Amino acid sequence: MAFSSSFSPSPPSSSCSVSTNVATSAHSSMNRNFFFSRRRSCFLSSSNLAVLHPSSISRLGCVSDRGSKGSLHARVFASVADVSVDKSIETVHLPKGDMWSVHKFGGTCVGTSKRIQNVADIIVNDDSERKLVVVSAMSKVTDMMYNLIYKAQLRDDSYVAALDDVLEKHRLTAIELLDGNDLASFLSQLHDDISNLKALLRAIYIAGHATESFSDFVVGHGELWSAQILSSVVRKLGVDCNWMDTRDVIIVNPTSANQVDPDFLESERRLEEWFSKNPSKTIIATGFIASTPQKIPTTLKRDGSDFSAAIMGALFRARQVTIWTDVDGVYSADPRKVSEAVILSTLSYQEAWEMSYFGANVLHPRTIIPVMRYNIPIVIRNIFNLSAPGTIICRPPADENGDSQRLDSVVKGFATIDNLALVNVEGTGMAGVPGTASAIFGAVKDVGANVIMISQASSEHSVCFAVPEKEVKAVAEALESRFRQALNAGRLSKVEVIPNCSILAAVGQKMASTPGVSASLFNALAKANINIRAIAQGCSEYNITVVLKREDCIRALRAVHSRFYLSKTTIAMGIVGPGLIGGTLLDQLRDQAAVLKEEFNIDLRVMGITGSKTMVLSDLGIDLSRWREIQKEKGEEANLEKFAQHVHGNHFIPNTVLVDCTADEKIASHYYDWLRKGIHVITPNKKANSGPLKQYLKLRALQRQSYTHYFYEATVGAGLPIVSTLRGLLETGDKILRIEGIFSGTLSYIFNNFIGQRAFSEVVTEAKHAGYTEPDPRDDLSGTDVARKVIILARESGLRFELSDIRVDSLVPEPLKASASAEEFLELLPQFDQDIAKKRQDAEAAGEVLRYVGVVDAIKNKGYVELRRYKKDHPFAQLSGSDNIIAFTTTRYKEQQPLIVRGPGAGAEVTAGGIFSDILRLASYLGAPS
Ligand SMILES: NC(=O)C1=CN([C@@H]2O[C@H](COP(=O)(O)OP(=O)(O)OC[C@H]3O[C@@H](n4cnc5c(N)ncnc54)[C@H](OP(=O)(O)O)[C@@H]3O)[C@@H](O)[C@H]2O)C=CC1
Ligand SMILES: N[C@@H](CC=O)C(=O)O
Ligand code: NA
Repeated sequence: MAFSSSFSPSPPSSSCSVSTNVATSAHSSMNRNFFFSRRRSCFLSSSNLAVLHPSSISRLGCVSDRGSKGSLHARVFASVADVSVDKSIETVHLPKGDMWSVHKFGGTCVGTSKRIQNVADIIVNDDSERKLVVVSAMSKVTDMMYNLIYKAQLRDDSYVAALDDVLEKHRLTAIELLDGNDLASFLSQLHDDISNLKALLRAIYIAGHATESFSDFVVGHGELWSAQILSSVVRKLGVDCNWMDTRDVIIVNPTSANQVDPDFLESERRLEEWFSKNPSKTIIATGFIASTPQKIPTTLKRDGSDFSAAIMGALFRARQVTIWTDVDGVYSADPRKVSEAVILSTLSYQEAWEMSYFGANVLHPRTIIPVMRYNIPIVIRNIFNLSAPGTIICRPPADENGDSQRLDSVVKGFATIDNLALVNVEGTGMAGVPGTASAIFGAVKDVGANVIMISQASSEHSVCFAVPEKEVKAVAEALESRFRQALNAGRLSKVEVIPNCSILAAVGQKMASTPGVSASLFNALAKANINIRAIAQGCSEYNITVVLKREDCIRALRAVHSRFYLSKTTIAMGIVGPGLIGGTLLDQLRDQAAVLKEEFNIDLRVMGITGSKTMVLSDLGIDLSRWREIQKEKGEEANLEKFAQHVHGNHFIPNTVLVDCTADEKIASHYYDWLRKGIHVITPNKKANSGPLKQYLKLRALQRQSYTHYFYEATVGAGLPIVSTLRGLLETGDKILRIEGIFSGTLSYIFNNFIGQRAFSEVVTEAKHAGYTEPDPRDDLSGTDVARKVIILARESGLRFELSDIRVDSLVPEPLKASASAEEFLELLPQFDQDIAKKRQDAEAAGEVLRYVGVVDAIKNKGYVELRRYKKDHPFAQLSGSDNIIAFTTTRYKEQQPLIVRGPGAGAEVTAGGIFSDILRLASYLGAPS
């Protein structure tokens, strides 16, 4: 028959006896008779489907279409008719419990034939003993179906073409996935359904109106088709399965608030009956659709398929309900607003509830209720990322005392609601007057406004509450009118409206019973300079709500989220000078960042890199695997102030460090300001610590007063622990007598390799290429670099030297002191090779070597740098490569047995390593685990 629909069974054969087991097609082999009744059948037989009974017309809001096929009326009456249940059917025991797993696949999961195949694979690979799979309509189909009704109601003929699109979409999908009898019977069913729908839409077109039942009937086809296709695909994979039209099973009662309440008892009875006829181990069930007790087709409204899955889970007492979607799980905050948002591994039912109220992408609260009753966990998983474990919503496991343990962190998630206004009703006449709150909220109710949050201080002088902005005008007017007398008499001082507000809520089941949580929350808001207009916390302890100015809302969300989710050793870094050393540091950070985060909870994020000409800034952290390309492609004009502000201006990362890898005095002159702003500073640049004494002392004094850190280990001996060794000696009460050593990696390398026939200038060039020299190698050869190191150690030891106090033997030939550039200097240097060669030969002739040393003489209160001759067996003569050697003579480490530190004292890797270890020192000062 033409109207043999997957929804409506074959038409009655003009008899009143159609009641059970009317198998209408290969697809709808289950009991389709729910929609037939004696009464309806009689109607049908008497009218021969041509005319609707007037009472039914008015009930369904549909008029007859004389030109349409009778099948329309059959379906309409099928839905309103009562059911006669066939009591003769032998009941098969319905197995319940752990053996069942329930899955729900939303529209995007079954959006294409490839995805349907993918879903079928997931079903087949689930090794649960029994599976019930709830499936939505293919993506966009529900909208397409609603659109059909919309167009038909508007008497827009294009509904016919739109229906053809629906047909085509499902026809093509079926052709791609099915073959043989399965394909043939699905297509035959599909064509029948479409022709029935055409007739029904025609009626709507004529009436210019569709009742809710008609709409629900039409849109429900999307689920019917996807369930049939999916069940055929699963069967094709060798798994025996049946599909279920859930209108035969899920019975719901409409509620006043455009929602429905499942009738679990009746639904369970229906399920048993259905199962006795279809004792399947794998069931593919339609999502979204259900029936009223009167067997009128209806839907489960918003997020209906999730609800279907939860109801089925509860009916089967399933082991688990898995909701498959296109996100990895429930986020701790809206990831579009908070880039740091993380997927929550667990949520309690109550937390999920709270989060969903605030619009988080969680389940609708009503979806949670059926499964919560039986403690059935709900798992939210991403069908496009099977490796993501998803979020489990369940009852928190109990500890040995039977108390609920907390799941993950105390605060789970943060959410916001925008477009609110606060209403503040204030006055001394409110205190101690019973009924004031009732009068206020009675007035609010009268204008139909929804109160989102209420707060009243115990002084009772004011009540404040939040309502949607669009409702506030009516609320204020109603209150003013209701309290006119009290306002005139001065018992109420005002009804104040504070527009442009947002709510920020923190959700976590154990939040309020854990001391200090709200303090942390408010502290984070205070630090971000955010004013709180109102606060509410219920005794349920699941949620703290604050009302803020709307423009502060995202900042507030980020601030509180980072307070609870970022480790306190999250550090925003700015790298100044990505040259040889800075660049190597960035590469080391790239290679090590994940390990640090994983093992030590140290989260280092490079928020900016600047050279002298260009800089790159990032809000999230620069991808260090591509920092060079990013710098080339996205570099903007360098601006140090903007740079520092950007790196430090992110209020949500608790710490900032600027790492100066230049040799620039100008950059060093900013340290004071940076430290003052709470920015930690780390550097291998010697300019600040060897610059004017006064500035140095000022800088160190500031550092000592603040809890802001300034580390500069790499300024002396690169990565060697020279500064830290000296500090260790001093801080433990040792007294420095003398520090003597080879402090220049460059000059060490030069004199270690200036042997045989080699020319001095050639070895200098080699040292430069090896990355040992200063950006300008004249700084090394002139002894200035060593003098700076001597100064740094002398000042660290408490001596007050200026650079000019250090006597220095320069190796730069007098005529080259004025050379215009480092390049020119290196070009001309060979002309002077003979002079230095002569010095070396003289030393050699005496069995000695040349070494360039620096000395801090704390006893004589002087420092100097000179080229000296050492016997070949002296420790200073035993070095190789760029080795530094530094001997500390102290009151504990006496004359003949100084404390010696030795090793490579220059080069990109060791220097960057020294800076990196300063960064980790900072992290450990900030509380990183050791
Ligand atoms: N080489 C070594 O073994 C050791 C070096 N050091 C110290 O490390 C520091 C860096 O040396 P190295 O990497 O070799 O030098 P490079 O010349 O290779 O790099 C210097 C970097 O600083 C940048 N720079 C210079 N001036 C400015 C400015 N005003 N603003 C922003 N960026 C600027 C340069 O950028 P741009 O190119 O855009 O101008 C360049 O990226 C020096 O202070 C050095 O003393 C310390 C211990 C050992
Ligand atoms: N140029 C310096 C580098 C380290 O400070 C050196 O050679 O030691
Ligand atoms: Na060092």
